[in-house]
Amino acid sequence: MNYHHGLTFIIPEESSPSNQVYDAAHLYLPTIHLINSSTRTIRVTKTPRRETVKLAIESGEQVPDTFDGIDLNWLYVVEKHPSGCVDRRFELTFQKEHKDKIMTFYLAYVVRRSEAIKQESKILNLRNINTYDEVEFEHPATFETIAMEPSLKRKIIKDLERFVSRREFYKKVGKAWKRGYLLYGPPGTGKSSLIAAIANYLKFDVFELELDAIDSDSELKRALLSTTNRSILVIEDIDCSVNKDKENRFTLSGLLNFMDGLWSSCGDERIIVFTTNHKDRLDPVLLRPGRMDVHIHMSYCTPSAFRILASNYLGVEDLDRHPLYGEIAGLLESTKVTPADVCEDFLRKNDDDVVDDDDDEVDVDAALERVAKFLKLRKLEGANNIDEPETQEEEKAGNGSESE
Ligand SMILES: Nc1ncnc2c1ncn2[C@@H]1O[C@H](COP(=O)(O)OP(=O)(O)OP(=O)(O)O)[C@@H](O)[C@H]1O
Repeated sequence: MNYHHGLTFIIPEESSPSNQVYDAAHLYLPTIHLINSSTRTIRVTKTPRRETVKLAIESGEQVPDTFDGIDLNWLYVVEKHPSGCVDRRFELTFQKEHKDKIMTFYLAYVVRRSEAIKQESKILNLRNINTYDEVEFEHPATFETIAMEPSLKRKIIKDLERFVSRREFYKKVGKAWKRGYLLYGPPGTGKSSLIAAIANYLKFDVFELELDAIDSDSELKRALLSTTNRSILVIEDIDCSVNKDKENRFTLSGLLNFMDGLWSSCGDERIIVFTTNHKDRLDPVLLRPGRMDVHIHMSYCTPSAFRILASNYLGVEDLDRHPLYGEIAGLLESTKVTPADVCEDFLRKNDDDVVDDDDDEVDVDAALERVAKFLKLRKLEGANNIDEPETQEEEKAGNGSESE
């Protein structure tokens, strides 16, 4: 395409923070490219877990587009330098007179379209924001597969839905549109699985932040700025990262203030999830109302959580009627066994079974007998017996943070 008075926007790939227009173009262009008669090549990939194929533009491909009667031309350029560095960019060319319209409306349209495409394609990303490593997020956990008290599950889903529907409220009160969750409980109770279930439910990308690897405020700011809207920021094991102020580094409480400041002026909804195996070791300042909005206790396996796992792993829907269920439920109520322990046991075959990969048949009676035996053993070990409330419970961290 020839332009007499052409203007070209260079849209480079950037990682810290990422260039939203570049990322959006990557999702948007293949969708219009396919229906274009000038298309020569298009890259197609698919991973086993993904339902649809992923399309990508090849280097050197041109993609024409029109917007409000204006002709535009995209070019994707990948340059490899002798040093091994690779520069990637899009070049967007159009008639100069349309500059304002393209800047104000077209680029915003491309970003909006890319968000919609992402929602439809269900492709989520997992990025470590310390290293900027990014992979596709394919964790299978969903709210259906998570074993937890059904009432708590419903409360979490309701809370998420309420949060994402309140754009106007957050705008009206001038607060950052963010919600903080604290997941606490022993290892293997499903904290990571719940984060995955939330990401899959909302179709939000996941960003992991390792606080220990951050040394300065500016590094922290850069890392946080590289996160995108509609995402979950995960900070794991915060009990191990609470003493950061010794060397004049940030505190977790400072981190929360920092996020408020950073995100109150920009952006759409963000979820921040902190996890800890030891809530009692956290600075009480962090547990005050308004710091983390929802505290979720991930507990040892309860009878109702067990029913969900039995349904998922063994396909048993009427477990209450099974002769072993009463005994198993009783043992669960008096023994510390995590859902991860139960999952592992369900996956284990009888020791004397010959492993046959083609044999998907589940012997429910044998599996339940094995679990009962395993629970009895755990109970006999004594030290593991329940000495804390065994039900999962949710406590809101006060009501100060969200009152209308
Ligand atoms: N509540 C649960 N519901 C369903 N599966 C679970 C649950 N808890 C644990 N699992 C199973 O056990 C595995 C390990 O659990 P997960 O990593 O989610 O626990 P965690 O609490 O995050 O542990 P850690 O504190 O060690 O990171 C999961 O991949 C899943 O298969």
